[in-house]
Amino acid sequence: MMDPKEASAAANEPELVIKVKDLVVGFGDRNVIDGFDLDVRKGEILGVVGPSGAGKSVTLRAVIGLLPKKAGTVEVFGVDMDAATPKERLSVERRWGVLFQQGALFSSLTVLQNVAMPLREHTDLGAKMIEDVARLKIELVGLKPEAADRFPSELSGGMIKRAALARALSLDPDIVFLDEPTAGLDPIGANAFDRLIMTLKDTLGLTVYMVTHDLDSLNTACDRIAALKGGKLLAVGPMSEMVKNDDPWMKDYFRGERARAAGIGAAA
Ligand SMILES: Nc1ncnc2c1ncn2[C@@H]1O[C@H](COP(=O)(O)OP(=O)(O)OP(=O)(O)O)[C@@H](O)[C@H]1O
Repeated sequence: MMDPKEASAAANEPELVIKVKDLVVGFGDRNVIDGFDLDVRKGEILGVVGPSGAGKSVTLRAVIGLLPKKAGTVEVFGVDMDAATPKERLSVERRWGVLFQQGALFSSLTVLQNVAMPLREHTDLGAKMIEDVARLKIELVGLKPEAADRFPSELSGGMIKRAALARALSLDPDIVFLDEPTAGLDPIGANAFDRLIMTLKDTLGLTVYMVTHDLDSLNTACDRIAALKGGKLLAVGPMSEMVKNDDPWMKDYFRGERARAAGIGAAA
């Protein structure tokens, strides 16, 4: 039996949904990610930041298996994704949704058809049920019902992000990966998107892995922040720790003029 002290320590440990260990990712001789560990806790919004070219998107793509690793392991829901059988891997992959940087909707399909696509590919649901579920997801992300029949070219940037999020949510994922979801949105649209993510986290219990440059998103939406630089993890923790970090890039980013404008210095 577990020692009562150990049991209570285990009860206080956050549950991890993703465990990245000793990750190395590179192209040719060049390693973009040069060995780091990163945990993602169940039900948190983790913001991943770092200078341009630091490898934030590369890390995200390696975690979801779109880029090969040179070394290291990625465990999702306790499954080592490299050691897993194709069937095990697929069952884990079905538990996450991804929103890529450009939204990546199919331009020749309506919003409804875009959102329905993963349901058509991965479930045995009938056409009527697929349409009903897709319409529900469209409503869930705050789009009007009429948006379902529009094509991506007829939507604003904010609506495209929402439609792409509806598609990422179509299979009721436990985790969503977001690559710069508020890039290109005006501050009001970006703030509304952050609020939506926070509401979805609270109501659906989602875990969110979000690459972002947006200081407002980091400040208002993220429970913890992971900062990457030079292929390494510089720091991970809440905003209150980020603002104390003395690395020059961190100081500039979290204590500079833009951070102050976002009210970050004041919160620390
Ligand atoms: N397929 C690829 N082949 C070669 N190099 C690549 C490839 N994908 C990314 N890189 C390189 O890896 C580095 C990290 O890129 P990545 O897109 O992850 O940066 P990032 O931190 O997301 O930057 P940004 O904030 O500008 O989006 C860059 O130097 C990029 O040129």
